[in-house]
Amino acid sequence: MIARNRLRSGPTEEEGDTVAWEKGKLRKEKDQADDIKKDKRAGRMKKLLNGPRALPLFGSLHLLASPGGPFEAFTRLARKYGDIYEIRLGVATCVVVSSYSLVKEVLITKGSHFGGRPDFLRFHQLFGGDRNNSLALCDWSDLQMKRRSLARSFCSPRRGSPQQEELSRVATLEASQFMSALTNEESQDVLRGERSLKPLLLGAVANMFTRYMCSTRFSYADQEFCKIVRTFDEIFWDINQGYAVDFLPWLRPFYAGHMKRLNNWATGIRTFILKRIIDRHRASLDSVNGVPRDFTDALLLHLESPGSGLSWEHIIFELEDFLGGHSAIGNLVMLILANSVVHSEVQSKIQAECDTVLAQPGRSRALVTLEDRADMPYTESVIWETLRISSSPIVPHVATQDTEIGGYNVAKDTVVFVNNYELNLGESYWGPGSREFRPERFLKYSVPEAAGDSGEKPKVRRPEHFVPFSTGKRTCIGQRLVQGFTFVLVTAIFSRFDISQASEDLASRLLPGCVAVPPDPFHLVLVPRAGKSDD
Ligand code: HEM
Repeated sequence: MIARNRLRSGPTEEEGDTVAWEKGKLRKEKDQADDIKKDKRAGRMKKLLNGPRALPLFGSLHLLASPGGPFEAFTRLARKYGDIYEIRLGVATCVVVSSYSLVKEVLITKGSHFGGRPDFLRFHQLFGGDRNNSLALCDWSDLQMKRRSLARSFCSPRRGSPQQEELSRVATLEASQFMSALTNEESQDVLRGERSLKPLLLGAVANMFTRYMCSTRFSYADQEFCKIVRTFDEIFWDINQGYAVDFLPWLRPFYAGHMKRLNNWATGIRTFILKRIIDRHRASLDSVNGVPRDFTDALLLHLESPGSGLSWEHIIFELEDFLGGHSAIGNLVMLILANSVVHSEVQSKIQAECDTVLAQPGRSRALVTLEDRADMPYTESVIWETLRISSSPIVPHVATQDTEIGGYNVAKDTVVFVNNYELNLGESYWGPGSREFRPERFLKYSVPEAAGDSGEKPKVRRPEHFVPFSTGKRTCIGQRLVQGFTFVLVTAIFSRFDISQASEDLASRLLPGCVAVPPDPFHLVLVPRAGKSDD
């Protein structure tokens, strides 16, 4: 209710504070921009960035050891050194930007100057010894542009497109099989909270991906499939962790075992994809007469077209990259479930929306579908709020030329951290209560004064500065898949089950600044809702 009040036009005391904060912030950013313009006109370009003093060899790595994670540490340092500062981390010179105007400059206005990625050893290990094989971890290039455009229609399907319809269809089909798997004999220990829901849930998302991208699915009991799903999840967890060796490559001998493990994981995944997916597709490719059945066909057909510019390796890595996206969604759904359990009113409100939609007259489907999304603004806002509160960091960018940010010189090869922790959680952007879990902050009523009384369905609105999928030329390609599959899974689970925590410490196990939950995470108790479990 408090959050909803914030949307009214007559400001409350709390709103007044928020407006003042936001105005102050905007004024400060405008003053900074004016200063820079004046300095430039006077030929006095600022050259030196402020920042913490660096120790020999280690730089300021020790300053990032914070209980809230490195991005909270970046925010703490921003209070001392400003919205842009320099920090040396081991061998890397880094710049941290924390205001929306500077973030836009890095990602949009000067996006072409910051298209590189850091050269971490771990990234190479995961992609056959060369991180440029990966779509997310490579430097910007013509090849990357080609790979992104090849993926666009499948991984960013437009509303109303055949791909969007297919996405919705496979999501509902798999959600239904997931519901059956959850209630069968072998899953009773999961429902009782004795075993984690995560592996089964990840299997469901992985199947949504393989159905959609490869026109195939695997049994939840298929051991090879379960192992690959687990491996993808281990990689997702690993990639979301910071390691000293990323910045101190001379530590490599101490990480030999870890690097070997990453390599083995990657090899296992590649073997599975080749044997269980690609071989079958190649065998039937002739029958499609140049019209791709799915993303896998599109990739294989592109390989055969003259002047494709893509190698066999590129195709395999691209498919692997996108299939791996299922882990991000599985982890996000786990976080949505956990947050809705910790804040039990959230669960009830999602269930109320599911029940209303499913009770519509003439309704034949037993589950909520993607087409129902417009009727379920609260549920959608829970997805955004979970992304906001977990504040998944944006993959660091790297300057590919000598350039400047905010009038400060930035040398080629500088690593740039886009500190979205502040954009997602800062009071100056969200007002008082910015760290509380309140999905209502995304709901907007046409007549705010009547919110709650008028029966009007609010619209979901995201403020411009909220960019959980980043923005600009390297923005996340998978965001429509995230929104679609997450919505269908969350509504399937909550429409059928009441969920509670298996132990009392769930809130303390949700890590800030991280959209990944450990591969062996918290357990949940799922109780079938009376009268809601028939298919
Ligand atoms: C919780 C879910 C997800 C979140 C929060 C997320 C967020 C992000 C962010 C912040 C970036 C970095 C953009 C930048 O560097 O400016 C990114 C890149 C990327 N994401 Fe996602 N993502 C998610 C799921 C997915 C999924 C499901 C896929 C694929 C199916 C995917 C594919 C990619 C790719 C390929 C890139 C690299 C783009 C490039 O560098 O050109 N993501 N994502």
